[in-house]
Amino acid sequence: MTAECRFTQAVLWVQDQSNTTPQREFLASGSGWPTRYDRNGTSVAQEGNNGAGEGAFSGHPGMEANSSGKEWTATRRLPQALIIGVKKGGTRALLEFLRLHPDIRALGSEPHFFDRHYARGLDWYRSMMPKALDGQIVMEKTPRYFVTVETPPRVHAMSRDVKLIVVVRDPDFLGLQRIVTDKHFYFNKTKGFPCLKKPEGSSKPHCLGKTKGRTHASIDPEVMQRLRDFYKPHNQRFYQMAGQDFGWQ
Ligand SMILES: Nc1ncnc2c1ncn2[C@@H]1O[C@H](COP(=O)(O)OS(=O)(=O)O)[C@@H](OP(=O)(O)O)[C@H]1O
Repeated sequence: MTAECRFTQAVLWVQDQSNTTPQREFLASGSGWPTRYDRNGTSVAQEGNNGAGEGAFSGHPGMEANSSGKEWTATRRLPQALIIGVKKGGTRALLEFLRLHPDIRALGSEPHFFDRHYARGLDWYRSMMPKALDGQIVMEKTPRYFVTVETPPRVHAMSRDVKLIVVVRDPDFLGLQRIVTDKHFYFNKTKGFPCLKKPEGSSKPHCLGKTKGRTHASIDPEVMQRLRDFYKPHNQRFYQMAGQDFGWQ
């Protein structure tokens, strides 16, 4: 597999949050996140259908109170992390499984803001995001940002601190407290992939949709070899950029 990286700031990332102090049971991390946005200055979001999977975080509604009775208000903020990457790289699986973590608030659909809807402006983009409490990480995934030349300067103009999670293959994990483990999954033999036992906001098992985990056509070994030869130099370039040899064959 190959990837041409057009992001000058692309990182196969992630921030170490190991020394952050848990703020409460489900806000185990996050204070180490750089924020360029004035969280107090963000508009308190209006209710509405933004495709963000509202209610998916049903255990954590808009208003929360801590043990001293102080309230936290959930607001809509611009994302602090974007999942981008190669097509069919497993970006949906990464997002769906990450959002099991209570410190993650993720938009369910792909907003395609930086590549298709940029003219709508940042307020529109923010209104698409799910509400989040201070300390929660807001993220969205639009793999196509990875291959559209106009995206990097636009992301940079929004925030120089936004984290890019580039899925090329076997994505590594965020520096989150370990909450999501194999006990959250079961292997669905028919699908041939792990599925969630209990997705966010539901008690029913859930596999990713039918466009994920499709039956693949068998490919002539000669064609496979030609593809490998073709991608080899591109992979080498990518290893150099990423500073890591992934050893893809
Ligand atoms: N748990 C689970 N369930 C289903 N599918 C899984 C899972 N984990 C990884 N995958 C792989 O994810 C591939 C789809 O990748 P993306 O979500 O990035 O696709 S897309 O580019 O956004 O359309 C999808 O590609 P296909 O097998 O070609 O359908 C899968 O190989």
